[in-house]
Amino acid sequence: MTAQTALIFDLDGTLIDSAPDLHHAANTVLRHENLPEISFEQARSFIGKGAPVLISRVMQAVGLPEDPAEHARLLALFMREYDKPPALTRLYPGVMDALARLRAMGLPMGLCTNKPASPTHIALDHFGLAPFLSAVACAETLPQRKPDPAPLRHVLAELGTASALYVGDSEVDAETAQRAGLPFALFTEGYRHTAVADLPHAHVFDHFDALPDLVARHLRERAA
Ligand SMILES: O=C(O)COP(=O)(O)O
Ligand SMILES: [Mg+2]
Repeated sequence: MTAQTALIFDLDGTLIDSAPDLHHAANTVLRHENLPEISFEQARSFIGKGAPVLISRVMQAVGLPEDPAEHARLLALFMREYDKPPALTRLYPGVMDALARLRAMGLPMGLCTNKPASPTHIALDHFGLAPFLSAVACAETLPQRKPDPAPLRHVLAELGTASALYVGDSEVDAETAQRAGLPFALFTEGYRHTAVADLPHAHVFDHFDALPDLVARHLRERAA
């Protein structure tokens, strides 16, 4: 293990704005089932705890009873739609430049997401993010998911550094970092429900152009 600090990123709502594809996939399933569609705002608010939770929330939104067999069936239909090149998803502005600058600063980088492994790797390859991330934890990597701190600790161990700054967009990410004992940088343009002031964070930013300087400041503060 090195005394170095790493950077670990969340994916949906942090590096990529994937809500349009998740909304589209959910509504494709609902249309196929002759059920009412959900709004974009609903879909966006259902993101953060992974696909099974998103499907539970969709079922609740369209008035379906909680039924495990029905949930499993709709989740499988959803995953079929989700497991495709992300046509409507975009990188947040400045992400690629920020990652290149952070790599040039010598920072090890990883990813800790509740997104299922297959669409995660499709998106990482599609956007050219994979070469920057030397350790990745997805929904199925461990039995636990965020906000359990285990996946974040797993990525930290794989990166082999003593500490890391976790960069994420949501309540789930803030809680995960807190429970893992890691500092948290909040990206404000993702899918959080809570006001910035009410989410515990060490740093906050609204554009990736600001991230390299923020990280440099964080490293200086830690070294002081
Ligand atoms: O897809 C989700 O529900 C959450 O994904 P994230 O952990 O990358 O935000
Ligand atoms: Mg997120």
